[in-house]
Amino acid sequence: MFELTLMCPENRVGTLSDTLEALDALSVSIEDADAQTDAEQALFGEPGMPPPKTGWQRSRVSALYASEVLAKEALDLLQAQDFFADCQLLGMQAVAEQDWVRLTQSQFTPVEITPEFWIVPTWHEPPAQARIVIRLDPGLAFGTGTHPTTRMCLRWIAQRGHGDESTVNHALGRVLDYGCGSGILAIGAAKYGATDIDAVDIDDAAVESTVLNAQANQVHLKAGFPDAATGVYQTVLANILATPLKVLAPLLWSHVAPGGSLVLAGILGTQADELKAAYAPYCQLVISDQQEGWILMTASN
Ligand SMILES: C[S@@+](CC[C@H](N)C(=O)[O-])C[C@H]1O[C@@H](n2cnc3c(N)ncnc32)[C@H](O)[C@@H]1O
Repeated sequence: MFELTLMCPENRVGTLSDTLEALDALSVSIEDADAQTDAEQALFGEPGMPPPKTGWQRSRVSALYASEVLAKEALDLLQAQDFFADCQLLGMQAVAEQDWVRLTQSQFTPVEITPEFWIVPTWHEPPAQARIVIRLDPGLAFGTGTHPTTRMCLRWIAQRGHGDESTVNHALGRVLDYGCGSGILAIGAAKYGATDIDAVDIDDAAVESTVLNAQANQVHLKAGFPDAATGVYQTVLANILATPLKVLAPLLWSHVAPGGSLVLAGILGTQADELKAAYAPYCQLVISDQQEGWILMTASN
């Protein structure tokens, strides 16, 4: 295969990528040309907030073609377009054949939550010391266990749920996973003995993933949209982001049973005070864990 690599300004990236697709590129990928430099600008806002900008100031656009002849033909036609005056060819190079499936799989290896609790992709054998295992492959919904926010929630579940069969269920009680993504936290709670679990999300792909992942792990839970959360729960887990967590404060707290726990993640260390303030009318949030700049905040009812 042959790859064309091009540079273009923000106002040309849509036209350039559409034209490459129209010129039969097998794939077109777009990256921030200023990534990891002083000129890099963050693009992604939090859910419900407008993005700070709609595109990178400069994009590096790569297009794959089946052969050198096809790549050159596409380049000739591209260079004849008026808009291309603002763009630049960075290079054209052969791409070595790879086993892409194997390469992708190699990026996801078993994740240790505690020495006995592991998240393991289906193409790996669980490590010998793993006693509790969630089998999970990367999919459409967030939550593979690689992100620190997910890992801290799972570690909390493991600590709280740790015990023999007669005590684990009592420890976690009825569980609500609010913003379930792949369902990883709900499945983790089930693995640690919880039997009455609601997993909810605004994204239908997340609800679908949660159902499939729960089946694959042979655990029972109910997955649905947020209005499926009803009544109170001994454990309420929400790994979302600071802004929605602040908006959701009265709702999430209304679901925490007397004597129950609220566990919040998706919060940067620098956002601790604003979260404490947002939840102050209901409870006293404390920082119970931290990893790589992210914190876990919890409160008891
Ligand atoms: C960071 S992911 C967490 C996924 C998983 N629980 C984990 O810990 O890895 C956040 C999830 O929250 C969902 N979400 C965002 N805002 C939400 C809201 N207001 N109500 C319910 N779910 C929401 C997103 O769709 C996404 O699946």
